[in-house]
Amino acid sequence: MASIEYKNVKVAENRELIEKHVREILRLIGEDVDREGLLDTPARVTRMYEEIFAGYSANPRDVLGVTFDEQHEELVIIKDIVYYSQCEHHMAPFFGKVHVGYLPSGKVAGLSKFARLVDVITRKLQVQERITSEIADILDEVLRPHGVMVVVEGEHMCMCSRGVKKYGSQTVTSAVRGSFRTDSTLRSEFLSLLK
Ligand SMILES: Nc1nc2c(ncn2[C@@H]2O[C@H](COP(=O)(O)OP(=O)(O)OP(=O)(O)O)[C@@H](O)[C@H]2O)c(=O)[nH]1
Ligand SMILES: [Zn+2]
Repeated sequence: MASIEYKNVKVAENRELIEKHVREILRLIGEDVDREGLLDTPARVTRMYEEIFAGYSANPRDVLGVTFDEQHEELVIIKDIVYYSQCEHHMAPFFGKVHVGYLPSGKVAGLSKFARLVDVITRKLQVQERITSEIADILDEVLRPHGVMVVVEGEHMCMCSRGVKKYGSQTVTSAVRGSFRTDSTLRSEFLSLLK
């Protein structure tokens, strides 16, 4: 597989500054930054950023670098790919599942590559709609399938712990490309296989 950086390299470069600013935010919200429980928190938060913002250091197209020629021209579905992302409005987590269906036209990708693609696209500040369309567009561009459909389910913490405080509401987004746009039977087949 093409080498993919699964850590955010900018965070590693700016580690000391980020730690300093996290410590400052803790102080500004009224914390005692010198109490024992918080001493390592700035470093922990920085390490967490390396991981949850790893998507900035990878090119999602590289993830699909290895593809195979395969004459299967019928529906392929990879469903229940779990993701964790951060909303760009509040920097609060949102998470859920991605489901991908595509009709290959001679080129298929290894199954794990779909999960890798989801990781690279979701490990950054995002909105759910963009995650959905980016996955559809990249698959469309790299695999040149007859069609692709992506459904994303998400639960947004910025709607649970704050603001409207509606715990448990789910957002569902979809994107269709190629034959999925025009063929309602294909869309129905995909959606029924997700159940
Ligand atoms: N469309 C979309 N909206 C999102 C997503 N994540 C968070 N949001 C919304 O982004 C909006 C930001 O709205 P603002 O009015 O600028 O911010 P706010 O005052 O904090 O909004 P409230 O959450 O309503 O309190 C909120 O309605 C969030 O629910 C997402 O992935 N997609
Ligand atoms: Zn939000």
